[in-house]
Amino acid sequence: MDEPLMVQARGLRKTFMVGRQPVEAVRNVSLDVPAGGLLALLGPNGAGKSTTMRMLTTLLPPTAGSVHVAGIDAVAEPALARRQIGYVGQKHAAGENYRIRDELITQARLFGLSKAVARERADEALEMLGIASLGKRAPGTLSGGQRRRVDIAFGLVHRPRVLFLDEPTTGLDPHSRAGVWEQIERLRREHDMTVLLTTHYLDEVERAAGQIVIVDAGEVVAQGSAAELRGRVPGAASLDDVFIALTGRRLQATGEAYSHA
Ligand SMILES: Nc1ncnc2c1ncn2[C@@H]1O[C@H](COP(=O)(O)OP(=O)(O)OP(=O)(O)O)[C@@H](O)[C@H]1O
Repeated sequence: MDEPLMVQARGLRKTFMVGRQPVEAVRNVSLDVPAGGLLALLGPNGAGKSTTMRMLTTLLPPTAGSVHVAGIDAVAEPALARRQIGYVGQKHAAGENYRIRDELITQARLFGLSKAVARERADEALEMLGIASLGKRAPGTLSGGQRRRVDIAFGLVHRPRVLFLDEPTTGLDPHSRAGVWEQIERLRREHDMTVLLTTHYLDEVERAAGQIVIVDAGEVVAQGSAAELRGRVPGAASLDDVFIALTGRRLQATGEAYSHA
């Protein structure tokens, strides 16, 4: 039996006009993420990953193609689809100086929740990310890895079913990256969260045992698990080799090896 799909995109295209010149940021992207699944979008700079994410999360209307999130047509009903979506962008979610728990409560209230429920959701989000002890701190005092977990907590206060993360580990040291991944995997395992993310770190994707979609020049050039992709390129020892064989290029950053335990 087919698994129910949490995210389904078909034939996504986005053309920007720069002056009179069309820029085809995304030409043809289709992807499926089953409920509880993990999908990583990989590609060199300018491949169209962020533009794809923005279309999947209703932040940008596609030029063509369709997106369904939890069965909702996200192009026709963006407000409805957005309730199912948590989005963690590349920038930090909270200001430097306010207490994290207070900011989370404010965020939850923006979703129309009462004070009491907002407090509950703030505590739940902190707990889900393993940072309950940091609630009284200000973001400006945290390490990079702690700060990224706070960003993710902000994407969770309205209890979305699918979490989109744009480069969640970029700029972190290997230890902090492993910590953020531990929490992402915990969200999937314990809270049945569906996760879709972009990353430049191939080693992370190899370990995460999810589906990989490689995009280049706005198009999907390959998709599958890390093992499936390796199997498609004879002699490929790593995903890096696959990437080079398919696109003729190296990803900008490949990350350092680290233990995921
Ligand atoms: N608002 C815009 N107007 C014009 N061109 C744009 C716009 N946004 C993105 N582009 C172009 O579309 C292409 C894809 O950009 P996008 O940011 O989606 O790539 P990316 O894969 O996320 O890159 P990176 O890894 O560097 O973040 C690039 O050529 C970019 O310059």
